[in-house]
Amino acid sequence: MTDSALTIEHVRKDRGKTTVLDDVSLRVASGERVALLGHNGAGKSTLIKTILGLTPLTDGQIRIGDAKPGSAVARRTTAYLPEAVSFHPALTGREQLQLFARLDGQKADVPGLLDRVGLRDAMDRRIGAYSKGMRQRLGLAQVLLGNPKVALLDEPTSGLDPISRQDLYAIIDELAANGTAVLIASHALTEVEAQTDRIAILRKGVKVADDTLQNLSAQAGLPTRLRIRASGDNADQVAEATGGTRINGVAVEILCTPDRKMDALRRVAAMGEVITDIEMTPPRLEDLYRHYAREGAQ
Ligand SMILES: Nc1ncnc2c1ncn2[C@@H]1O[C@H](COP(=O)(O)OP(=O)(O)OP(=O)(O)O)[C@@H](O)[C@H]1O
Repeated sequence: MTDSALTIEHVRKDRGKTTVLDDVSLRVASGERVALLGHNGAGKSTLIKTILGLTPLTDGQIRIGDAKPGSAVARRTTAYLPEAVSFHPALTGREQLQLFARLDGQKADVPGLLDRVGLRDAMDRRIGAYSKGMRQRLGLAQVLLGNPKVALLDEPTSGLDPISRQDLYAIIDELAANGTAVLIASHALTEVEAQTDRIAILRKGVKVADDTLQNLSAQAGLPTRLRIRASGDNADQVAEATGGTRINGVAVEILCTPDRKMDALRRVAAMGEVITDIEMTPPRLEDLYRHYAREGAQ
């Protein structure tokens, strides 16, 4: 990877006698969207805190571009959206964002930004009267304000309705398209499956996976599910010929590993008109996550 906006190298973080991050390396390129997954306590928030320079490393190093975490340059070029973002309840959305812009020394189109995150009608209302989703949108406006090189989003869609989630990912896509490196810590597997370029999984502070969904699938060798529909009362014959399992009157299911998939498809296709339909379901991120996050997997 040539253009690494965020470089994490051999990071170790001990808390007392516990190692909460163990030799973690991760790179996020400009314009890339990487999901950071892991069970509760896996170390995701700790990793984000180390990137922000909020907690010192025991070993290893992190760079935002060429800058060290916590340095003036890193702070200027890194944006962070915490899971439960909080603002001053007495300010309006517009006042809060204007305040951030002033603190950043920026001339920003505050109403334009608030419009972009869907807060046009609410920008002059007090934040104390905002819903969680509206506060989250305001947080995203704050992220956009800085035009950051690196954006760290911690559970950005938690508590949002489906439409707000889609809106939020549309804005994240826009950030990435403008060159921001985006790291999203999340438990929402179905969302990140569709919305990120790469998946990194932490287990007990150790990175156990870091690749595209497609490559992780291939490496894990998890089976693809073929569901075959048979004509008439041929399901038994199809089950016997393919070694599959009858799942109802007309369908047979076969699980095949990546190396057996094409062979199985050819055999099924050769059965001619006995087969009326084939549905193919590749392993989902949920299956991969279970595979990589489980004890003993690597
Ligand atoms: N301030 C702290 N002091 C001591 N230990 C901590 C502190 N913060 C986190 N830990 C420990 O570090 C480990 C990693 O926690 P972390 O919050 O990074 O996990 P996480 O992956 O973000 O979890 P979650 O999905 O629940 O937010 C846990 O064992 C946790 O107990």
